Amino acid sequence: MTDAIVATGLRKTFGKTVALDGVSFAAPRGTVFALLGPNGSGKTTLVQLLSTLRLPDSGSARVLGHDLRAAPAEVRAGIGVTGQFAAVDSMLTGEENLLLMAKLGHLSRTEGRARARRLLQRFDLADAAARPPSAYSGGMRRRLDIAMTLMGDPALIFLDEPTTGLDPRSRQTMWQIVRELVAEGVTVFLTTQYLQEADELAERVAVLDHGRIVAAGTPAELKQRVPGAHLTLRFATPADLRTAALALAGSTSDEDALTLRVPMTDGGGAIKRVLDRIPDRVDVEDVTVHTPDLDDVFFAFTTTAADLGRTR
Ligand SMILES: Nc1ncnc2c1ncn2[C@@H]1O[C@H](COP(=O)(O)OP(=O)(O)OP(=O)(O)O)[C@@H](O)[C@H]1O
Repeated sequence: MTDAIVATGLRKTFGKTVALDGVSFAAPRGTVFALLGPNGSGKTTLVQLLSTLRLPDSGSARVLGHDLRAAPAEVRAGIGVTGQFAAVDSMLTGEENLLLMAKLGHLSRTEGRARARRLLQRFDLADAAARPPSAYSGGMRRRLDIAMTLMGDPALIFLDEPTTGLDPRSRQTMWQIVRELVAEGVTVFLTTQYLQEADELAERVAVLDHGRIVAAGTPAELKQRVPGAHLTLRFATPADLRTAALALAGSTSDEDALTLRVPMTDGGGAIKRVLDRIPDRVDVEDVTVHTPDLDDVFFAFTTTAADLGRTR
């Protein structure tokens, strides 16, 4: 599989502020690549560089096979940038906004109208086509924003926080849209504050902190790198708890709750191995499994979050 984006050592400063400090990564075509990071970590700056809105101080990137510096027009022709409805003109109706994009993209009138109609249908906006976006709900505005981006038929879309502020149903709809785009072969570069969103959608995730990528991989790989996977066993009596604690070195007892926390260091079969070490006469009343999620990854790798002294 070829890569839609290959970034090598991207660096960008604003005066004394180092916004990006040597960022390198690859985003495979036809996948969702999620960029996570605390506020101010450099996400917006990275999207601005990759979409040719700003030039890096040093480093380079190829986007859809074109070098950012040598061929910015070719990069721009293949990408779409969404986000925070920057492109939506509230004086125009939803349909007029789409037709404006067709005009900007030099589509013929017929082609523009046909594509607008298809996108309005697809994103459930046909009934609202004659209304201005100011009369739309948050979810409808996001859908219009994506529809406007798709008027240009991009191979790569930058989706900036597509579900911030949306209710759970609208969020699900947006996730479905992203999945459909990817099924059609579009590459999605997603920035999000919602770690669950990255987990649901992304094949690969990069965590940015203070302008550097501090962790990258599939969601499963990242979760494996974070300690915290454990079993909690609950017992009927203090005697059972103590017997089990003696059998399971490294475990931590809670005498009040009658529970034992047992760290898990490996995957397949780990639960059974733990239970097998407990003598038969001991009655285990309940077992719960805690596996790290991307929240754990985020807090383990980003120092800004660590500064907040979060405990988990
Ligand atoms: N035009 C600018 N002039 C000066 N400093 C800037 C400029 N743009 C960004 N910065 C600084 O660069 C750093 C990275 O900012 P950036 O907006 O890329 O972060 P971000 O991860 O997108 O943050 P957020 O999640 O809050 O949007 C911050 O310290 C920011 O203050």
